[in-house]
Amino acid sequence: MRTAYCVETVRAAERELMARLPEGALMQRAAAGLAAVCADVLGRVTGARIVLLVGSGDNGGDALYAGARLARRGAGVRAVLLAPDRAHSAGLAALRAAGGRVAEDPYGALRAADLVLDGITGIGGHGGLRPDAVELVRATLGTDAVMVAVDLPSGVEADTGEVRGEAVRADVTVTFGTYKPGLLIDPARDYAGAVRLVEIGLELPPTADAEALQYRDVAGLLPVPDAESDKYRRGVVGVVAGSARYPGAAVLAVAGALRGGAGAVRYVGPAADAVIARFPETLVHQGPPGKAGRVQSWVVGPGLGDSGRDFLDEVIAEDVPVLVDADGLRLLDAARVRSRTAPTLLTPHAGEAAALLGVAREQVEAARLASVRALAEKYGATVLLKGSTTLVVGPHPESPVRVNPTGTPWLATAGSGDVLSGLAGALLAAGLEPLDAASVAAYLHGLAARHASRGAPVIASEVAAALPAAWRDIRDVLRD
Ligand SMILES: NC(=O)C1=CN([C@@H]2O[C@H](COP(=O)(O)OP(=O)(O)OC[C@H]3O[C@@H](n4cnc5c(N)ncnc54)[C@H](O)[C@@H]3O)[C@@H](O)[C@H]2O)[C@@H](O)CC1
Ligand SMILES: Nc1ncnc2c1ncn2[C@@H]1O[C@H](COP(=O)(O)OP(=O)(O)O)[C@@H](O)[C@H]1O
Ligand SMILES: [K+]
Repeated sequence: MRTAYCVETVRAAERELMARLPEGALMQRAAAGLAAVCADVLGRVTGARIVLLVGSGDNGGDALYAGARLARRGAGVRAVLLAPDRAHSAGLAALRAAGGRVAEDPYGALRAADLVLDGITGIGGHGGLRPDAVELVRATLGTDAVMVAVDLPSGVEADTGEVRGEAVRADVTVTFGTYKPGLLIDPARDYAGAVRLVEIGLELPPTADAEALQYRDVAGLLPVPDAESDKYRRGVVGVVAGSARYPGAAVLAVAGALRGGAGAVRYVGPAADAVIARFPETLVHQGPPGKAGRVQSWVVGPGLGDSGRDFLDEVIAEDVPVLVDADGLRLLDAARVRSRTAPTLLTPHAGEAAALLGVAREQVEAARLASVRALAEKYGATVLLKGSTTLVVGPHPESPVRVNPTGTPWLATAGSGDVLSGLAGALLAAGLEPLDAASVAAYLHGLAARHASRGAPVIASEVAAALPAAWRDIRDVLRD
């Protein structure tokens, strides 16, 4: 599991560690790691032209000490001090002693730089870059310099991934001790470039603030049948989806559920002919969902249109996990969801989330973490917010947010969300907790899209068809 911790926790761990180490040792560890990454990026340090953008805090101190190390290895290092009287004095002295200098012509230095170290702000930064910093950062655009952010790209919010103004767009971010949530969550994640973690020995609490599943975690969660299995034990998924207008949504949700390892899929709705034509394995049912037979989870909503309210109400009343997506979300009553005893999983995209919260879509995009948490609280449910970094949170406000690392923009194609619903429904039916079902589904879905796409446009039915390949990939790590 890749974990990320908020600033408050990082600071507490730093204080505890600093109390046990000689003064300045922690910053030296950070600077050594930072200089090593810079050397790696540069290939050749001798003769390289490096500019340090130095703010008034310890983030600038890291940059100065790393600059000193690189200067000792033969780089030409120039520091641009944003607040000269408040720059880290010991760091500045170390840089000078190593042959580095304060830049006399900052813009000229930036134009000629091979590498720029962004040490303007780290975890102490709030709000976007200030005007003097904006001007300097802009001067680096259009040059060939590699931008390496120290700890975080300056201008992004460490705890939430929000970007409230201008921020540094880094090629590489070298972060210390632990990832911060903003390095995993968009829009900030997009500013960070490739993230390199430098261990500095922090001891962090067992529960993280944000976490991203990795191959091995997903492999351990995938339900795999054994000799005792039958189709009911593997999980039967009921799908209530599609309409005369959108029969395809039903087909795609069923595809996701079948490829997600359901023992059986029951379909209820007006698109039975289309579903059977594509997937003869489906058990179609003509009456209402309550009479469809045994089901271990329901997926309701994709392509349902406005006429699905009765079916939705019936499904919500069932005492099994229910996933609500798309049109189902619009028809959903928060009080009824909150009163359910079995789990509920909601899977909105930003537009749907905005409608449910009564805010503009842009507001959800800008504050994805706050939005998904607000929805989970409003509905007392697990919520998966789709998008460039899909987020999943459980109903408990203290539980870590899961961030899916596998997505690809090629997934932004009609119907791919329907596949995801069916897939997550199958994992719920197999008995996974909603947080796991949702985050494993998002992981497989993204991986399947990468398999199907390999850099070219992909359509939703191909994402469903590539799920077995993604599944096999993940299971393969258990053989290592
Ligand atoms: N505390 C420690 O032991 C360690 C800290 N480290 C570094 O220290 C950093 C945190 O240092 P600080 O707490 O000094 O905080 P920062 O260096 O992140 O920033 C604080 C300073 O920036 C100013 N500032 C805040 N927002 C700003 C904005 N939007 N534009 C311009 N200036 C702004 C503040 O007035 C303050 O002076 C970490 O991110 C990391 O880089 C590392 O050296 C590892 C060890
Ligand atoms: N820019 C992006 N990067 C990665 N994944 C994305 C991006 N945009 C959308 N997605 C993913 O594509 C899927 C689209 O689902 P959705 O919006 O419900 O579409 P539809 O309703 O057409 O099925 C979701 O899994 C979402 O996370
Ligand atoms: K920085």
